[in-house]
This record gives sequence, C-alpha cells and structure tokens, in this order.
Amino acid sequence: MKILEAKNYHEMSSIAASMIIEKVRFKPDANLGLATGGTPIGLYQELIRDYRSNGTSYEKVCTYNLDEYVGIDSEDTNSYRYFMEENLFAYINVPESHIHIPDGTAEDLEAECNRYDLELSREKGIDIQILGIGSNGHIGFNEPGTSFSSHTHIIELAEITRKANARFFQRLEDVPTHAITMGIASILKAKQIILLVSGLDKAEVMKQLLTTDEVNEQLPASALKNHHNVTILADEEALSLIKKEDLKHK
Ligand SMILES: N[C@@H]1[C@@H](O)[C@H](O)[C@@H](COP(=O)(O)O)O[C@@H]1O
Repeated sequence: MKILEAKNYHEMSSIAASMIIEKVRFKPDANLGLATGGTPIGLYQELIRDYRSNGTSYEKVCTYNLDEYVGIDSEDTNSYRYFMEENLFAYINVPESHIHIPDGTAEDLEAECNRYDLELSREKGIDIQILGIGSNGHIGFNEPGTSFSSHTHIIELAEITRKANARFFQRLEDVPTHAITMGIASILKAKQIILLVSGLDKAEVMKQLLTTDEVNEQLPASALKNHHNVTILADEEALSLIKKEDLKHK
C-alpha cells in the first residue's frame, strides 16, 4: 500500500481529482468506481470545477457505485443515487445509461445483487475505485465480520454506521437498517484503489490499519493489504495518531 499524506481535506481532494482526471484523459472510456459519504464530496467538486474549466469529458466513462440503502427509492433525497446526482452527475456529461448503482427497492434483493455483479463482471473491470472508510473500518458497507470472498450482497448496518450516517437524515430511526453493497472480493477486483481518509474521527481506525500487518475480517479495510495497487490518500488529521517513522515502513 502506498500512503500519501495530504495537508488537509482540500489537498486530499485535489490530489484524488488529479488522479481521476489523468486516468479519464488517458483512457476516455474508463470505468470509475465511486463512493458516497462526506469524504469524496471535495473530490467531486474538484472534478466539476475541472469539467467546467478544462472540459474533461465523461461521455464514454461508466460509473459503478459501491452501495445503496435498502428500501430507499432513487428519487428519495437520502438515496445514494440522489447523492451522486446532487454532488456529481448533474454537473458533468456522464450519460445516464452509463451510471450504475444497485437498486435498494428491488422486489427481489438477492436477484438485484446478482444483477449488479453481472453488470460489474460484464465490464473489463473498474479502472479506479474510490473508497472512504467508516470509523469501524468498513469499506462500501462491508461491516466488520464480512467475508473477504463476498460479492454484492445485503448487509445489516452496524449501529455505529447508522449513527454516523444519521446526520444525513432527520432522525436516527429514519436511517435504513440494511443496504446493498459490493463485496470485498468485488472491490478488490479493481485495477487501482484510492482510499480517501480525512479528519480526526478517522485517526483511530487509521492507526489500527497502518500500524500492523494484520489482515483480518474484523477490520474490513485490512483486505486492501491483499491488493497490488492501493493508495491511501489521507490528511494530516487522519494520520495524526501514527508516528512518522511507522508510516515510512509501509
Ligand atoms: N457507505 C458509506 C461508505 O462508503 C463511506 O466510506 C462511509 C464513510 O463516510 P464519511 O466519508 O461520511 O465518513 O460512509 C458510508 O457508510
């Protein structure tokens, strides 16, 4: 794993954006794996800014999102589909038909997971996968204990995750209890992975992840240690509990 330390959230977002922009310029039909949550919003703002000023085109790009809440319609302002529209898709020229997000309202959720896996496997693979991390180490919505061989599946959200995400809802009770998420094995199929981490809230989980070589299903993000092309792009606050000497050895 390569670790890049950014000064702050803004620098983290700009570096991530330049990595994506470079990929899309070099490979205009790139497949991008995208994430939700607060962390990638700055990255999406940078992509929009670049699209407006430099015209980087997303006409041939396909996007694949990691996850979606179960029981929340795509038109609902709390859906991840809506989040992506509001924070990125409405402002760049990615065609609607190139956008892929699991449907959390599908009647048969198992069939929806299989359909999404099929969609993912039909493509030549995700070129760059953007990830955030939960404070319990989840990636996508793969909570601690999820099998590293998992593909797209339904997950019961951990209480800590529901509480962390309650800020986007009116009340904690409104936060769904389940989600559809790409599995760990699906995520690891990406050719390149960029894990974005920002802020003091993530310092403890970064310490857990980066100060041992352990790969353990109780810390889902540790699966990334099994991938050959992962960059952890974290700001100073997120890395504040790790000594500089320890970082150098990673
Ligand atoms: N499913 C998403 C994850 O993909 C995201 O990484 C995590 C962290 O969110 P934030 O970036 O807001 O801290 O939140 C949600 O649970």
